[in-house]
Amino acid sequence: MNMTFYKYQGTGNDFVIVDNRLQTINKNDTKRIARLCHRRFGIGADGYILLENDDNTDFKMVYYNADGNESTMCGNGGRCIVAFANFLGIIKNETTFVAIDGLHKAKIENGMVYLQMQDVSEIKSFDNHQFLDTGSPHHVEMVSGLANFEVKANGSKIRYGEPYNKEGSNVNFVEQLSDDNFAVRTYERGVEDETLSCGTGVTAVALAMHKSGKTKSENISLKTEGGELNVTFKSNDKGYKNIWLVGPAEQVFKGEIEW
Ligand SMILES: N[C@@H](CCC[C@H](N)C(=O)O)C(=O)O
Repeated sequence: MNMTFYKYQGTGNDFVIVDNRLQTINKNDTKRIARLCHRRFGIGADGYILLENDDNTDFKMVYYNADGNESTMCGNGGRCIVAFANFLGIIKNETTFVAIDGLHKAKIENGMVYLQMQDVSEIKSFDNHQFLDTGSPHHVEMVSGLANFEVKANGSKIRYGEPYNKEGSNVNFVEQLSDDNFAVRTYERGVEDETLSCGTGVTAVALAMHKSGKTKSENISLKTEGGELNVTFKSNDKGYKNIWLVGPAEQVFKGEIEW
């Protein structure tokens, strides 16, 4: 059977997206999905996403990492699937959809995709890092000389080490550029490499930087290797609410592959 796929990218975090509203896709072939995401033997992508029907919302997002395993929330993938749903005519400029971490509102305005993330009530602070879950688990660590930092080597050490071990964590290295602007480079679990951008990662960085007092702003710009993202939120003594991840999402090409 031939499968039609679409390639999307959001600030360089790239995804193969497939319309599975008719439930024609075999979802349990981990090796096949990993091969499809492979940059030499397949199409090449950081993740694979299925768009499916949902009874209560506009659609359902099912997300797999490049290693072929279904995983937790993907912020950039979430923005890309909103652009895809708009392209398919399933939604206009506003939507509510469901993903593994629950309901998400989203809108498209002036070519930017706004994705509402889950509220965050707990940020754990340690001597040299913070840890929080923004739909996916994130270790956040400030470093100096981010441009020349060995993200893959240092990220994988942290991802596989204590206390994360096999389940792992995504790892974000951060440098402050101004009061409300931070540069971020992320090692992604499930890709097991640095990606050009991570949506749940920059969301985690924005909240962690606010929590540690590095910024008082509730509208933060994040510079990733693949482009600029913005995170806005409201904070109070119970945590962070009304969190929005904002940035571009683009269809790159369409293709067919034997599946
Ligand atoms: N690229 C993503 C994060 C995808 C999930 C992550 N690799 C994990 O397994 O935790 C994003 O944009 O948020």
